[in-house]
Amino acid sequence: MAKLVLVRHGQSLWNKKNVFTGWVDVPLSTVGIEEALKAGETLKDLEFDVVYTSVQVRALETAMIAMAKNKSEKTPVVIHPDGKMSEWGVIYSEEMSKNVIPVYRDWHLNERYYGELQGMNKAETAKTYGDEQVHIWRRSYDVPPPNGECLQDTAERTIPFFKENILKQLKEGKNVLVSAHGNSLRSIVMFIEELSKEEVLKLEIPTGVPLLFSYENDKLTRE
Ligand SMILES: O=C(O)[C@@H](CO)OP(=O)(O)O
Repeated sequence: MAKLVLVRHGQSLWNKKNVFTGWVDVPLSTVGIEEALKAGETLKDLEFDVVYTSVQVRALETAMIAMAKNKSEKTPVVIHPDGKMSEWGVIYSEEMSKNVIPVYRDWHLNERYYGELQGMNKAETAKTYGDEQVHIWRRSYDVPPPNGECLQDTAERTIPFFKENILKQLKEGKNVLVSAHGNSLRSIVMFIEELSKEEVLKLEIPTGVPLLFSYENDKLTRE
């Protein structure tokens, strides 16, 4: 039975400062590094065949730190997102390929784009616009923050990517690790668990805590 693990990156420097982040490329804090190590410890006995991350460094750091704890003898190798490695002359021998776990970075898994809220403190934004409005911007399905993406917009890029790439790997019996973001993962969990617009309002994905799913008979079940 193939396994899917979804993990939100560990705490970033802007999670720590309580600042809207979205597409700003902020690295992990020291707490985030600890969380990634802990996630790796939890997952150490699960042998992954392939890893997917966003192009944002906090997700890539989390995946690589967690994989460093894995008992597999294989080495995770980042594959350039433009898919032209071989054109550049990077071609692995069959022997090397057997010892490599490809790490694919793709912008479709990026955090929800937070528009004009990016860089603003969340508590101060709530003081200005009110708790209710800020909660709607942060958690609703179809109300975007000013000039940003709502969760529905995010799902329009994450779900086709998930189906064409991640589900495809699971169908082939591969174990997949996905390291991404609070809201890009909310859109994926919403799809997997068929949550309603109301249910997704309450869905929170904590930093650095792996969510494990089994794939069997075309169905993903959370363990
Ligand atoms: O700032 C962000 O990009 C996200 C994730 O940290 O925040 P929120 O949890 O408010 O959607």
